[in-house]
Amino acid sequence: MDNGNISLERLILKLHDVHAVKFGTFKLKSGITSPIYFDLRVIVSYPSLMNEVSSLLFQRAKEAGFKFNNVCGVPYTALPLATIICTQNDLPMLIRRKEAKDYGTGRMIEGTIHPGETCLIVEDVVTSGSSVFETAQVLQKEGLKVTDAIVLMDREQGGGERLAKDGITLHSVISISKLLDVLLEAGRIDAEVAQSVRRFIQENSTFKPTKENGSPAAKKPCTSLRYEARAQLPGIHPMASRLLKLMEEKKSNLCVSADVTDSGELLEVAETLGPLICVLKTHVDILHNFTPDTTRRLSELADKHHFLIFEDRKFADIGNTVKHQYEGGIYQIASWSHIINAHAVPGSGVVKGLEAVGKPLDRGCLLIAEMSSQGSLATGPYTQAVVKMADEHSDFVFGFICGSKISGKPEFIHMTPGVNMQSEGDSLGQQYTSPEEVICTKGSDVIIVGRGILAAADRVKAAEAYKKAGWEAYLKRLSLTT
Ligand SMILES: O=c1ccn([C@@H]2O[C@H](COP(=O)(O)O)[C@@H](O)[C@H]2O)c(=O)[nH]1
Repeated sequence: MDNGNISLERLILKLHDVHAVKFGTFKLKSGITSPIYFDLRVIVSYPSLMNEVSSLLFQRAKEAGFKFNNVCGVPYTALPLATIICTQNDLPMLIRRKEAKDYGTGRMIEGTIHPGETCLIVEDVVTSGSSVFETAQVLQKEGLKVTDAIVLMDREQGGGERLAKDGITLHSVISISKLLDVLLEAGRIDAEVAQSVRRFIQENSTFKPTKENGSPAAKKPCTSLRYEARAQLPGIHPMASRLLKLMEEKKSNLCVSADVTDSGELLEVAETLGPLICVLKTHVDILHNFTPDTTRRLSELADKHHFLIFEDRKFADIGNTVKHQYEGGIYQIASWSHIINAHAVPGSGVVKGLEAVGKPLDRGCLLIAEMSSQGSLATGPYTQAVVKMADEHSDFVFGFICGSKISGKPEFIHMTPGVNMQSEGDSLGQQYTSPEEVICTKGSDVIIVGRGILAAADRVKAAEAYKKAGWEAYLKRLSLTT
């Protein structure tokens, strides 16, 4: 099998083989000590690797779907990559000089420039985004438009945000998270090394949102708008509006994941925790004694305690099949579940099929853009493609299952599973973070908590603690961004 993911994994392992990625203690140009170092310059010694990297960069540009007339590599490492992309795809190339010639034309760009045309920038590694930005400035001075840059490796240290502020969208082939997941899974690094790199990346962002740099935070993105203000936004999906109003009214951004296997216990969870939550998430197919009466009574409790029901069915088939799965069968999910979710992997047909059933019933759908489990393949370009799909189907899709805020649109709701205040994960790959991290740091809207509450001796007390932690994190987020 040679789909995008497999070749990406192979590429990561090859980059590790040739020591383009190193782990240890490295002093960076900035003086900071880093536990990871990228030296992509070595790949010039491996022609097949150069070809592979170049085709993945070009494939990423095609997937992103924007149009460009020229390609310019950031000197020096990306120059040969840009050359391969241009020769293999018959595209005109531009070369940025590092220093102007002090004779002849004195130009900073070599190649034929047609002012008004768009130039794609290619880079090997992005940390702060400054090299891409400098190249963009030189190209723009010559009258070229620069709207997008492609990078092989995004260190996720703020380069994307910094470039976005200057109107340049950064598309990466490999994110550092993906790289760590692959190397960990292949046994090339251990969990401790992966964790120390993750911590380093988190603690060493090069982009600090301030009013002066005109960052999105200074302009009040969705994370700084109150839930109730977002509920009033023109054109917002009715389900998103209903949920946001409910959250503000109950002062709760807590969704309980009622992963119990007995219908009686499910109804008891809904009765006792209903007043504390905004959403009750179900896996109805794990109930050993399901009858239509279970969901009838669950709907009554949802009305009584003002919460929404979310059947976590994770639809993932062709449109025609998911239509039947949603509407019919034993569970008749569409008749009682306000919210459902779907994987984007089958393409937009899955949303169209679900919409045909759910829209007339005023239901809404969340797309699964990321997953909390270790080694999840839903990262980077896949996640970005999911956001695009949501944008294109916002009549029915009103948000995401994700680990952090992935869309800047305040109309979309971000819901995050893998939340637990006591544990770091389970033996089957679940990975946990805290309510504070999810809501305040990562900018998500709703915490989804299962065993953190269900396994507690006193479920009501535990749910109260999660409700309080989630709401305080939201208030803290508001105070940081206003
Ligand atoms: O990425 C995902 C998507 C869904 N889930 C679901 O959320 C709950 C989490 O339960 P915990 O007991 O809090 O681990 C569970 O129903 C999963 O199916 C997820 O964990 N991660």
